[in-house]
Amino acid sequence: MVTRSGDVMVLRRNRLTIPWWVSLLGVLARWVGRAAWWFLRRPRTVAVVVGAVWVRSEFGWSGLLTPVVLGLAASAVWRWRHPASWWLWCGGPVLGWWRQIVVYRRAWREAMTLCGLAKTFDHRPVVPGLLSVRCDEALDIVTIRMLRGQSPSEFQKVTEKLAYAFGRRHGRVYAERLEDPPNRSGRYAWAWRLVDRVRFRDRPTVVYLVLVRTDALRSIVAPFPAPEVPDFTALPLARREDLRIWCLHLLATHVLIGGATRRGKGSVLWSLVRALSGGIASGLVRLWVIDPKGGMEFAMGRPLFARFASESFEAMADLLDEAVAVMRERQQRLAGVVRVHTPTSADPLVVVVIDEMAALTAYLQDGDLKKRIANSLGLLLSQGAGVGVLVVAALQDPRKEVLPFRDLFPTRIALGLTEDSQVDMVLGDGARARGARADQMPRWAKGVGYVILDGTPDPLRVRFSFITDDHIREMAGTHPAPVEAADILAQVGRETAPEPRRPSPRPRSKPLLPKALLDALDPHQRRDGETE
Ligand SMILES: Nc1ncnc2c1ncn2[C@@H]1O[C@H](COP(=O)(O)OP(=O)(O)OP(=O)(O)O)[C@@H](O)[C@H]1O
Repeated sequence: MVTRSGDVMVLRRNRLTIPWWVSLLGVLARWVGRAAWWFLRRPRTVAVVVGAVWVRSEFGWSGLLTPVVLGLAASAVWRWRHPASWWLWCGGPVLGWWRQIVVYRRAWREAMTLCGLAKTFDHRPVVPGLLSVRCDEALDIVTIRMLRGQSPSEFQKVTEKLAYAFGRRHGRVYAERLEDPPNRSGRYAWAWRLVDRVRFRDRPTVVYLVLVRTDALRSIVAPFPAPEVPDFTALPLARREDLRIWCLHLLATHVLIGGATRRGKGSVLWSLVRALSGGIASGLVRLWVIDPKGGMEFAMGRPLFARFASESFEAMADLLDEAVAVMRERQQRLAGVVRVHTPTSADPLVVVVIDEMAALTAYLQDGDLKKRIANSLGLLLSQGAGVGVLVVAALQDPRKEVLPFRDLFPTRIALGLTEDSQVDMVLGDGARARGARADQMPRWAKGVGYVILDGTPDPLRVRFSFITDDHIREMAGTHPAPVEAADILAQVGRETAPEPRRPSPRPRSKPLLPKALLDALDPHQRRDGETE
């Protein structure tokens, strides 16, 4: 209050004096309340401690230790015989409970505050809630309750900081549960379905922070067994961070693989060829391969391919034109009959595999040829998927100037890239922000890349199987394409165009190499193996 003379006069009410014993009672009640809340929030810990104390008092130390030792032995046998169920029902929950207490709860408030996820409300700091931690063999899955006013994208923006805050290198934030509800069958399926309905309910108030505890992708991935009849909706190509197998859904899609040089694009393409090899031999799949690097990548597997072009760009353009012809013929035949083509040996899946696509779309000098190739590629990419004429292409530089049809590839894979902007170019807008750090791959990470899981926008880190030259030779020997595989064009009344012969090199006046070696290197002999 201001007096007439302008002085400020502060008026205070009489202070209420509380007796000391009331204050003491208040403090005690507060501590008891806090302790009760602590116990209520940790029912399992409390149950274990109370149970252990009771057993010890009733039966002594031997009474306590015997069941512990027996339990450990049973658990070891369980893990040895059936690791998957052991991790699901025993190891995962116990380790999750332990890590929740000793790793996450201890650092939670500090980590949330320093990562910028804590807020102030009503003059009090509030932090997102740590609900639970579940572990599997390789990952920690932390369920977090968001504060009101927060959205999953706020957590996704600081994913990297969160991972490092808890001492891990890799992490990702998912807005929804990673797994789908299992398919239940049997007598009590109805009861399980009821449980699943609760467990897998939509929870828009929580986010899932997945941290890689043991990086399973550090070791090289051995090739997966190739089924004799490939399932085109689930071709096993790579190992996931959670040690499961990542399978490519190849039906009715085109696949783009972006990766800087020497990052393992070859291993993605060869893993795909291996997964398809059963179908190649039975005639269910025909691989038409374009290798603009003169056959350096694919020539070794030549018997696997129905068609192969590696030396002349005219032949590559012809191959693409002929793929368009197959597509057109199928469109006419299948229009009004089916909407998506189903591969059969009479009407196989045609997969056009292109290594280093930029050689066809950007670096080619011949303008007319470039235009022809661009037309065929545009047609195949926009109309071929539904009729079973697919394109799988690899390239180093994903810029629009290099690959104008980038957006026509529904399935994308990003291996190590050189610039952060390239990650979104390959995987789609926002992929890097959601955790696809393909530009930060360490040098050892050959064949490691990010893929987008079906049905979710979230990226997943995987390592493709490493197919050695010996594997390729073995595949070529055991699963060659049938002899008639190259004649698919006979169905559309066209002949396979022969590759135009390139002029022979000028004869040297004096050979620099021994004749036997020159004969072995003679390009005509090598070209005989090509079907152009
Ligand atoms: N999945 C993998 N696991 C382990 N090592 C791999 C894997 N893939 C590739 N490598 C290693 O990385 C090297 C480069 O692989 P690759 O030739 O497939 O890369 P690329 O991206 O196709 O290269 P380029 O751009 O030259 O075609 C290979 O020599 C191989 O040793």
